[in-house]
Amino acid sequence: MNTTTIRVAGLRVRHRRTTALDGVDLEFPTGVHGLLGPNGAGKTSLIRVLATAAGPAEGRVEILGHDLADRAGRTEVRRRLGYLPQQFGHYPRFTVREFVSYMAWLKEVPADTAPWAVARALDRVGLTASADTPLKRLSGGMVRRAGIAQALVNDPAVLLLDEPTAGLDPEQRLDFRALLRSLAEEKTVLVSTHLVEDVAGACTTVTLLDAGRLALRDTPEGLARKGGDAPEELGGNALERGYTLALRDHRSASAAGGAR
Ligand SMILES: Nc1ncnc2c1ncn2[C@@H]1O[C@H](COP(=O)(O)OP(=O)(O)OP(=O)(O)O)[C@@H](O)[C@H]1O
Repeated sequence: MNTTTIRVAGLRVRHRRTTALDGVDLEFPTGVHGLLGPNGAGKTSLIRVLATAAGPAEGRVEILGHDLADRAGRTEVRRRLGYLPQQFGHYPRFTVREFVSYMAWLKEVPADTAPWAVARALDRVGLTASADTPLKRLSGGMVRRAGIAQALVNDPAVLLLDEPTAGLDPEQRLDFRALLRSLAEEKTVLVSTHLVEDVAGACTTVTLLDAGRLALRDTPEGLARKGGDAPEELGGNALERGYTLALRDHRSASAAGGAR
């Protein structure tokens, strides 16, 4: 059943004097949800709050029925969460297996099932053959895959991935999209990306943020249809045109609202 697992109401996030999110309301059920938006739109700020890595200035966030304002709720959510930050600290001398095993231990994966959970996570990202290679000898794309493996190791109900395809080559990106599709039935996955192709290839919904506000919620097909109606001069494919048009519509609606 497609139940809502993430609920965000009136979310405001500030970094000193910058307002990164300005009153955002969102709900996500199980499925893979793409988070798009230009630089500084607030994607990372949203993901960090959902990951319990940062607190909001205002608003309410509920994940898997737990209110994140509540300390016990945050602890419970952390156990059932997988998070790939945009920049993640890894341990260059650790092998891939040691790194993912260490993350499994931090996430309190039971010791008797941990080796199996680590092997499964490595298999899902195609790193089994490199399990005993130190992280410092991996390419950037492989390190990112190790990051995705650590996010998956506790078989999380909610998976938050901040730019997971950055640094992946085209073949790895296709594999990654197939992995996302395979997770869509059982998990709630939120993926921030700059690549509209990621959204088309793997996501059930698209959420577009712009300057801290929600600009659009749609399906990838809906966004492509919007782009299909856009003038060809905009360039790009239908999805890219849909993205550009949605941003323009949102900005002119905001400007008209502000002028009133
Ligand atoms: N640590 C910080 N200190 C000050 N301002 C910040 C900080 N982190 C983010 N911001 C500001 O908050 C706003 C939202 O940033 P955020 O990183 O959430 O956007 P984003 O959509 O993830 O951007 P990008 O696509 O570039 O990663 C931006 O104006 C950014 O400059």
